[in-house]
Amino acid sequence: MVTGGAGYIGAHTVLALKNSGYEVIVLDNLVHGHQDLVKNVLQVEMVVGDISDRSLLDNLLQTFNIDAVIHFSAYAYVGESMKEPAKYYQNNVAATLNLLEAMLGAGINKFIFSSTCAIYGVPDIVPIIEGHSQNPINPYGMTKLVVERILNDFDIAYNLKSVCFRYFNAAGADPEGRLGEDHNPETHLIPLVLFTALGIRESIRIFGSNYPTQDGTCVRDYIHVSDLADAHILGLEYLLKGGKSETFNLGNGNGFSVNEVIETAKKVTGKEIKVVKSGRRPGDPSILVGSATKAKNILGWQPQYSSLQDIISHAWQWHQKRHTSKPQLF
Ligand SMILES: NC(=O)c1ccc[n+]([C@@H]2O[C@H](COP(=O)([O-])OP(=O)(O)OC[C@H]3O[C@@H](n4cnc5c(N)ncnc54)[C@H](O)[C@@H]3O)[C@@H](O)[C@H]2O)c1
Ligand SMILES: O=c1ccn([C@@H]2O[C@H](COP(=O)(O)OP(=O)(O)O[C@H]3O[C@H](CO)[C@@H](O)[C@H](O)[C@H]3O)[C@@H](O)[C@H]2O)c(=O)[nH]1
Repeated sequence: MVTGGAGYIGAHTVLALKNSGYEVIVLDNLVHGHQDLVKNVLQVEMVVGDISDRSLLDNLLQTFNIDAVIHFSAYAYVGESMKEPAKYYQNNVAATLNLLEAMLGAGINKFIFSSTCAIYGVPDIVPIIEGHSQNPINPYGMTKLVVERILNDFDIAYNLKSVCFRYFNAAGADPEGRLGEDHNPETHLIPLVLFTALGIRESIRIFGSNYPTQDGTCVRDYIHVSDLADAHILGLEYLLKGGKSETFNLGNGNGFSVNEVIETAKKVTGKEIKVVKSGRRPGDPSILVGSATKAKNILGWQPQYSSLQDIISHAWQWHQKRHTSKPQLF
């Protein structure tokens, strides 16, 4: 079962699961997901519902013979979490706890969790390794850290085996153009830069130009969404083979500043992209770059699309095809 399978990373993972021969059921409340993609592109079973609904979960977990749960559903906007932390603790922690208790009740003990590099806070050293201290500077990151701690305790007490994937910045789109990033509202840098190139947005704002980085703008490690999807197949196989609970970073180990992203997007699209300098966005660490050596060594994960140019090209291909009307923007 894939929660949040109608969302961005979830849908790419469902595609990879299908391509690997797994039978999938998606559970998504469609607060941010896209039913049309699940029906028409992914063509897998889908239940529209909320993970906080215990009777729905009990029913689902009894009806279907579920081996493992891959849990994408959450709220995931760093900026919003600073303004509405209650919403984040409710959906990302309380509802996840509900899901875990339903799994235990149904005797399912394999769980893959979408964690984030936001749990590290401002890193002391980059690339960040999994053992780095964890001091999130936004409520979103804290909600994910709390779930990681719950999973640790549930393994000890209830033998629940989990793989926590700490993604760095998911970006790009299915290289064959079947799926892509379609958040509403869209707040992420790469799609907003591409909306500007498409002319459906006038300019891109740079949030902060005085960070302690090479050009003063924030540095992030952008990881292709299809590479993330592949890691989930490996994580699932690892758990199905009896692997112990583990935590893995998923990133490319290369940092790109906001300015560098915009310059690369100009090259990929061949368009001028108007930039407006703006203040810092609260909750943003200056730099997040991760080492994924552990995932490579233990799971055999090997990202296929690690160049920023490829990541932005695939996103560009998707957005050109997809956006005919103006999306809602923050
Ligand atoms: N996008 C990134 O760069 C990134 C990086 C690190 C971690 N993550 C994590 O990866 C996961 C997926 O991120 P995404 O970018 O695909 O987000 P997304 O918003 O596209 O997908 C989340 C999906 O979950 C569904 N959902 C939310 N709350 C639900 C609930 N209570 N019950 C059922 N369905 C619910 C939404 O409708 C949506 O389809 C999230 O957990 C996020 O925190 C994302
Ligand atoms: O209009 C914009 C949008 C973003 N940024 C900057 O671009 C960088 C990347 O921002 P964004 O694309 O919004 O991603 P993050 O805030 O880093 O968050 C994403 O990446 C995190 C991991 O770093 C995940 O945990 C989150 O779920 C996911 O939304 C940040 O420095 C932002 O300040 C801008 O300068 N202008």
